[in-house]
This record gives sequence, C-alpha cells and structure tokens, in this order.
Amino acid sequence: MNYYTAPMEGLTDRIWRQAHQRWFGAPGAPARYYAPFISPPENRVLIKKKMAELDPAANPGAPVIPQLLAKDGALAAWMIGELRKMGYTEVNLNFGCPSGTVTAKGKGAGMLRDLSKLEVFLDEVFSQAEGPISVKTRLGVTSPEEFEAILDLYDRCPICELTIHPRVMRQLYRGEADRAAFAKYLPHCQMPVCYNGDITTPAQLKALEAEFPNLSGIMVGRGIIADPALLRQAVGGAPASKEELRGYLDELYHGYTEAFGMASCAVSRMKAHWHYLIQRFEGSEVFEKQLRKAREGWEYEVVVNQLFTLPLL
Ligand SMILES: Cc1cc2nc3c(=O)[nH]c(=O)nc-3n(C[C@H](O)[C@H](O)[C@H](O)COP(=O)(O)O)c2cc1C
Repeated sequence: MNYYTAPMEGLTDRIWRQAHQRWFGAPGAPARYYAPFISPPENRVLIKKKMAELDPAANPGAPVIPQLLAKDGALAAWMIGELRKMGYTEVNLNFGCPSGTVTAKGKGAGMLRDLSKLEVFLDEVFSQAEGPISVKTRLGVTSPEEFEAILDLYDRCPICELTIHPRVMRQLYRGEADRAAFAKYLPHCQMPVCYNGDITTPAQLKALEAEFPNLSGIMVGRGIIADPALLRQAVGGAPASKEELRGYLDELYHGYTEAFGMASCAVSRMKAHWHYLIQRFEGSEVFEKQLRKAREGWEYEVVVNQLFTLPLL
C-alpha cells in the first residue's frame, strides 16, 4: 500500500516536507508528498515567491506532487506544462476544497456544482496537457448521491489516480467521512483509487487497508500533523519520542523564521501545527490559552519549553 501525505495549505509546505522526511522518514515514509494548491495566474506570469515552494532544489527526497486549483481548463493545461518544465511528472487537480472563498469562485469543490462546466474543464485539460494527471475530489456539493454522475465524468478521463475524500462540500470537515458511500462507488472507479479522510491512528490505517485491499494508496492529512510518526508506526516502527518531536518542531520553527524573516510569522505558522499536535501532550489544556496568545518568538518559546515538560500520551 502506498501512503501519501495530504496537501494542506498552511501546513504541508516545503519546510514541513523537509523536516518530516528528516525526522520521520523511512521506514514507513510517505511515498509522495502532495503540495498545497496553487492557482495558475491568469496573466500566465509565474509568481516567483509562490513557485519557490515548488523549486525542485528546495524539495529533495520523496516525490512532491504539485496541486492546481483552477476552473479554466486551458489555463490549467498551460500551468501543467510549466510544472513539467520544472521536472514534475504527476500534477493533481483539486475538486475538493470546501472553503467559501474558493467555492464562491466556482473552484475546488465548487467545480462539482455544474457538471457541464466540469466536463469542459476536464476535456480541455486532458486534451491540452501531457503526462500523468491525478484528481482529488469530494463526493459532491450537498449529497453523496451526486457522485454517480461525477464519477461518470471521471471514468471517461485518463486520470492516473483518483483520491476520494468522502465528504460533500457543504459538510466542510464536519461529521465523519462517509465510508459507506466510498465503498459503494469504489467498484465503479475505472482508475486507481486512493482513500483520504479521518485516519488518525495506525490501527485505523490498518483496518482501512484490510477493508479495501485494492486501493492504490491512502492519504493522511490532519492525522500526520497530529502524529508525525503515524506512518512509521503503521509499518511496525516506534512512536515519536519526545526528542524527535522537539527536534522536528524546532526545525520547523527555525525554518519558518528564516523563510519569513520574522519569528512572529513563524509563531503563527507553528500554532497551526500545534493545533493538531498539542493533544499528544498529557495535561496540555493548561497551556492552550498561553500558546494561542503567544505573538512574539520568546513568548512561543516559553510555552513550548513548558509543553515539553509534560509526558507524551
Ligand atoms: C488546514 C487545511 C488545509 C488544507 N489544504 C488543502 C489543499 O491545499 N488542497 C487539498 O486538496 N486539500 C486541502 N485540505 C484537505 C486535506 O488535504 C484532506 O483532504 C482533509 O484534511 C481530510 O483528510 P484528513 O482527515 O486525513 O485530514 C486541507 C485541509 C486542512 C485542514
């Protein structure tokens, strides 16, 4: 089974991808790291700062798969060509982002609202772009039943791998991933299928593998931020030690401080990681407010030192 890490804006950036590989790489390392979405610029002039995230020199190690958030097929095909020039092979299309600012523009999961537009988009991309293209999708906008018609469109395209996050757009991240709907549609998928959603423990990962042995991959998102050794444990390895977590988090913090040029920006990025990770520290509730209030580097460092006096769960 291939394990992948999910694209997560504000979390799985190049600094995280490098730190994760250094501290929690093989065995059980992710086969691929999916990068958070980028939008192709309408004027077709690449934005240096955004592209720096995907600079191959800054992304050594396991393959990184860039992801596009777009609604104009010709523009997406052009951007895929630009990514190929940088050396990327697979490019992923995002039909899953449920954020209101994205879906209001008809992008992300908003693409699932109008299937005639989705069809035109897919036709343009697959006729104008070369090389492997994968898709990450939700089941629909309001109801999982919508997926029957959506899958019908996907099945007509040479999608190299379809990652299904079995929630609908309206759900955002509420409720549970709909495993029953996933199981219902899986036999109708003509392409390799990757499952994504709500995997937070090695036992859940193994149970999913046993339930769906024919999957091409399993993608984990919030679970690997909460427990960066999740995949290592899934292949029989050790849980993350305190020393590893400290090294990993310090590397992230210093990496962000250097990249943003300001500790306060790094603090804000680190809080996003701690949002998921803090539950691993027994009795961490007493420090949650203090961490939330930290603005300056020194304030953050004081709380983190305190958190590391706690036992791991
Ligand atoms: C903060 C955050 C940012 C995300 N950014 C992206 C993104 O850039 N592209 C994408 O396809 N999905 C994005 N997602 C969705 C995740 O890739 C994944 O589908 C979702 O978290 C469910 O998987 P999980 O339960 O393993 O976390 C994001 C999710 C979160 C929580």
